[in-house]
Amino acid sequence: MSQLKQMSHADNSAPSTPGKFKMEKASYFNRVRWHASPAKLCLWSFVFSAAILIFFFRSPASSPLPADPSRRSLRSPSNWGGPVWEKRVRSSARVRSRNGFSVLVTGAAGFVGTHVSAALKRRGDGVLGIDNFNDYYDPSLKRARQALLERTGVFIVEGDINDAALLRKLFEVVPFTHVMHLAAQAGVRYAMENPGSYVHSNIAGFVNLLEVCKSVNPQPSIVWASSSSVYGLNTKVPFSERDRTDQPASLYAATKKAGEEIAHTYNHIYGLSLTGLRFFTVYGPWGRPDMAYFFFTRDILKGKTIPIFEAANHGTVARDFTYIDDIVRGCLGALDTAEKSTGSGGKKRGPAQLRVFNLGNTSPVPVSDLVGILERLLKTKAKRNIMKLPRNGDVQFTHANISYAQRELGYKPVTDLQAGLKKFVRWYLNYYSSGKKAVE
Ligand SMILES: O=C(O)[C@H]1O[C@H](OP(=O)(O)OP(=O)(O)OC[C@H]2O[C@@H](n3ccc(=O)[nH]c3=O)[C@H](O)[C@@H]2O)[C@H](O)[C@@H](O)[C@H]1O
Repeated sequence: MSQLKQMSHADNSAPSTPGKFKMEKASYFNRVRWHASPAKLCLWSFVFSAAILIFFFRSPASSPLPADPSRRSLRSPSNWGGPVWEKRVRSSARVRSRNGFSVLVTGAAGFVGTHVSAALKRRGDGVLGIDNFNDYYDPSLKRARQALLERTGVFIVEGDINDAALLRKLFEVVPFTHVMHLAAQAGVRYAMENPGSYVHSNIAGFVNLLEVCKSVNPQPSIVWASSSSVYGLNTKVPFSERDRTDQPASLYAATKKAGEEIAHTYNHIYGLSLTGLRFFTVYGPWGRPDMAYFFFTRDILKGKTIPIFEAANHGTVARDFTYIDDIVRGCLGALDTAEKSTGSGGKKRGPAQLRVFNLGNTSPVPVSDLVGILERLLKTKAKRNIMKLPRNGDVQFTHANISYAQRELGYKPVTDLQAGLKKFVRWYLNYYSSGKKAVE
């Protein structure tokens, strides 16, 4: 601004006759004017435009950034590349068992992503993670999960699944046999606050990933996280994969349903092998702080009142809570039974596998019973505020029929809510009482 003022002042003092300069008044502006000769001006404009273009093309794809800056950032750092980085990528993805896979795990610093990555690594598969470490919930928990994985030899690349150049680079460095796609914007209620983040991650990000997967050679097989929420307002229980999924109750559910349709398209056109897993309210150690069992635990310990939803006429709200280790076994089963994609170089060569499975526990538990279990485990009475189920995306109940997953994946959940919450509470107390250093 001050420079502009200086310039207009200097302009007034410039000679009226073009080409003549009062050299004795050679001011800052005169020097600028000399630099601004047509040729120089052209050069500088070119350099300036090039810099702007480079900035935009190096950044992750444009995203519907929320207007409110206090909301989480959808942008992610893109400080990747270079020989040292490539060496880390290669070493993390190196297969160490006979017939092992090399798996790209998206959302590897997330709850399910961390557990799946660790399990794959343990059995000798090569694993490379990618995560944008967004601040939807406390990123320090994601960093702690990252540290945990690093100790097992899993490297997490910091980047966004919307960054096509990064994904292409990863496939250039490692010809992944499988992609375990778990990166997503989760949570049903947050969708009313920040709808753009669901479109960004669950739709745009998924399409971007599939675009890259369909063009690489060989194409990987893809297993990805859908959700029990696709059953929406259905009343027939238990939910079966054959049931309708056209009445979602939240934008989250709608984006997961959209993902299933998008999967169909990429399977149909490009021969990508795709398996969707409908997770039912997954819980356990290293879980997500935005989920009820997690923040109920925190608030019961703090003596804060917890809101417990009930349906109309004091109707029970219940979930088919599923323990993380059971989910991990389901994910591995899906990877192990995934057939190869049939396309190459963006062209389909034959029909490819397309599947969707429920991964639930088959025994729904009312939310009030969940609170009862937590009270016993924490030896603390909860301050309950029973309130009407808000119309914010929640459904009244979920209940999985898992016979298809049982048959095809050998999926068999073995952990009941009492046993699973016991493990969660032990982890929670350990993690939050020891300066977040605990590892279990
Ligand atoms: O299966 C899924 O696909 C989804 O599971 C999870 O959603 P939900 O099953 O809704 O879990 P969660 O929020 O923990 O609420 C649990 C129960 O507590 C009730 N609930 C919730 C909040 C509250 O304040 N009070 C309350 O009673 C609430 O009404 C509900 O009955 C994942 O978050 C989601 O990302 C997705 O993966």
